[in-house]
Amino acid sequence: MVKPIITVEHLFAQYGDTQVLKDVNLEVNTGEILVVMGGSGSGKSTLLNHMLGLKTPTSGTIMIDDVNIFKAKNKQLRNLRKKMGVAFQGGALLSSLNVADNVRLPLEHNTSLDTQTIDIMVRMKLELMNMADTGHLMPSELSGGMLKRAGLARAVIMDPKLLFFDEPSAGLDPTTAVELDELILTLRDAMNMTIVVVTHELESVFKIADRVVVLFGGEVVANGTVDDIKNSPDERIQNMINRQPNTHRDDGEVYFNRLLNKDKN
Ligand SMILES: Nc1ncnc2c1ncn2[C@@H]1O[C@H](COP(=O)(O)OP(=O)(O)OP(=O)(O)O)[C@@H](O)[C@H]1O
Repeated sequence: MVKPIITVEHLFAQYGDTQVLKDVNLEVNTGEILVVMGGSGSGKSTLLNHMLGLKTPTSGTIMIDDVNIFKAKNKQLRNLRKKMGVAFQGGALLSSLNVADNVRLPLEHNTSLDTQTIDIMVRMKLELMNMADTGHLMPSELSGGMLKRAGLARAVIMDPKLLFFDEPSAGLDPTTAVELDELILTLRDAMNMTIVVVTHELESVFKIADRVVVLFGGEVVANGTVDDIKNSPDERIQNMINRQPNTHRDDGEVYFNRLLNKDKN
């Protein structure tokens, strides 16, 4: 039996009077890539923010590495955070620092390693992200894909056992999105990380997920492998799966057929 590294139990969250998470229960097993997927407004970011300890729920618990994060003392939380990396949607780099100085920040704040050792570690992580020789660039000089990879380099600079990644492929062209998905798989396989990815990009879900949790209206409506999700009898999930990838192609086909007068509708 693989031990869960994260256990979410009976999590309820609300903004004002609006209930946003409704009795969410899930586990993240050590060494797996768990993808939390769902449409816009389904509660993905709210769940992520609770797992990161950035929000307090109405009720419920989240255990990470045997620590109840809503009851933990500051020191316990600080120690836990050292084992966790977070890659935010837009990279979240500090605009006044170059790439290398952004990536080295966690090491400077949390360790007493000397500058040369930190330099080497930063170089290694940038190489892993296919970003060797970009350390001197400013965030404003980076493409969307590079920003995400630099953010990822910073998220894993402390070799965390647990990585959270918010919308890795959002806003990226398909080739860059695939490269990022491959990097996520490398981090699981080469660095034995447990990874929680929040996304609504189906292609990415199907490529990287060991397990998928589907949120709908703040509730978990499915929890299983990619095949379980693809074969789910739940109409809401089938709508989610079938609608998204085909929308543009169908629109294009319809439009093209109309131009050619093949489709009179
Ligand atoms: N700070 C807030 N105050 C009030 N309501 C909020 C707040 N943040 C989110 N919500 C609402 O909570 C619900 C869930 O939002 P959340 O951002 O968690 O969904 P999501 O699945 O991450 O959506 P998206 O994919 O669009 O980011 C939505 O109805 C949203 O409007």
